[in-house]
Amino acid sequence: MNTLGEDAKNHGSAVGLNVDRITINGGKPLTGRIELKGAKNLVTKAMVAALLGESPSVLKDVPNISDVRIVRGLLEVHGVQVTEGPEEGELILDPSNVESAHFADIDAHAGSSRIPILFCGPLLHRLGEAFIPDLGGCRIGDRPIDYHLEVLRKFGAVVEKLPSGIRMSAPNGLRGTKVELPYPSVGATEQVLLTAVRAEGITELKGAAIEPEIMDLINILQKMGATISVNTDRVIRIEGVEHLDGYTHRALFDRNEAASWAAAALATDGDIFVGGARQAEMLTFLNVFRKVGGQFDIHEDGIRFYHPGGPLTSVFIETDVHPGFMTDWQQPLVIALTKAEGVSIVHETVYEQRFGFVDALIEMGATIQVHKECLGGQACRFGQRNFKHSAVISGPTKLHGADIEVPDLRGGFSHLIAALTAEGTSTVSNVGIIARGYENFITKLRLLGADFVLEG
Ligand SMILES: CC(=O)N[C@H]1[C@@H](OP(=O)(O)OP(=O)(O)OC[C@H]2O[C@@H](n3ccc(=O)[nH]c3=O)[C@H](O)[C@@H]2O)O[C@H](CO)[C@@H](O)[C@@H]1O
Ligand SMILES: C=C(OP(=O)(O)O)C(=O)O
Repeated sequence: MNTLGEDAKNHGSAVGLNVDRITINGGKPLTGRIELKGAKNLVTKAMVAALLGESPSVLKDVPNISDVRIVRGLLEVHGVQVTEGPEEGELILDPSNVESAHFADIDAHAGSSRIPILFCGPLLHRLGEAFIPDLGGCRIGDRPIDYHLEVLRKFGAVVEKLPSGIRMSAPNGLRGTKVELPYPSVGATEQVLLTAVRAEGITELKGAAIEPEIMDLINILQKMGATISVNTDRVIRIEGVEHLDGYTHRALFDRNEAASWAAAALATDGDIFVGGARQAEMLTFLNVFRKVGGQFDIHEDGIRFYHPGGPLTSVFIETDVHPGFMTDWQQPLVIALTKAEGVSIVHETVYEQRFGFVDALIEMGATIQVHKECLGGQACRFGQRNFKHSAVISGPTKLHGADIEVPDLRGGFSHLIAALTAEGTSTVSNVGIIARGYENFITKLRLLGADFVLEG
């Protein structure tokens, strides 16, 4: 088994998914209703925020995904007691024993998620030191952490790089600072927020990311006692306080999962009601979904996404930071674009290597070329740097079944959709990776009428 396979198995088994491969008989529309829980990209950070409180926090709508398991394990290593509350998906996080815990076996949790880097600020405030194992996350680019380290240094942290991770200390405490990010990084913005709320004095962050998940993290921090203002020009101002309490919060829904099921409905000629999805956070996705030829009905308790019949239309998509077209939506939607008439272009401007997943689609009969140039829109950071980051998709093409291997989280979901739309049988391996971000996806596929068999 290669490393990717091991990684996939670990993610799957963390949430009780003990299968490696799915054999799918394609060609059946997905129809029915599924329910969302909280966003992977908020819940894991909200769990870290509990470390900042003096009293327990209660987080609702936590999905059973492996990234949550990893963060839970890491919190427990640091002495946070994590228990399930009475409601399904409710976690109670009690940080009262953090000071007396020792975290010698932290290496056991290395390498599977990107969240450990966000433990720095809270741990430095509480313990004066932190050790951060090497990070995981999807391999869709280099994903450096230079902004994070630079920000932490500005707050007064001393950073020491070790072969197995990063050791940090704050011998003189952490003080508010002025920071400007070279690019509106989601993680680095969260790093600033989670560090500044308890730093001495005022922090001003310019060039902040303003994704809905970040706004929900700000909601949580405000509930805990923080004072944070967000200006219209990507400037966030945080007044540090000495004391924060725990919070009670229902997590924002997972708009990336919602967009994935919407893409599945469109590509399979299906009709899926995504319970818990909301319009406001998906505005940009909905515009593109409609342009491609999909239809949606907004309801109080969710959004119905469906293929109304007739041909799909090719589009130009440029991924971007919020409120632009989210990069995590691109991979699942590409399958619908293989069915659209004409030439679609997807210019990926957030990650330099997010098109590895198209090799399998080409094997299945798609016509896709990936180019180094910035095609169709603005020149981006990757234009002059030899990265194949613009995809040209010509359609309509019929996909046929094949044996394919999941490369990353969204690429994996995209491969599932490809197999579901293909003529004949496909075997999709390494499916455990999908459990990083999609709760109960096998059960949901079954509910929606997919025809498949699981293999160990
Ligand atoms: C767990 C989580 O929330 N993951 C999301 C988060 O990832 P993540 O927080 O890792 O993504 P960032 O917004 O930080 O990354 C954006 C870009 O900034 C670059 N960069 C980032 C930090 C740094 O120190 N140096 C640097 O160069 C990255 O390589 C990338 O090219 O936001 C991404 C962009 O919306 C989403 O695709 C991910 O789903
Ligand atoms: C890139 C993603 O996640 P992560 O940052 O956790 O790798 C994603 O959710 O698509």
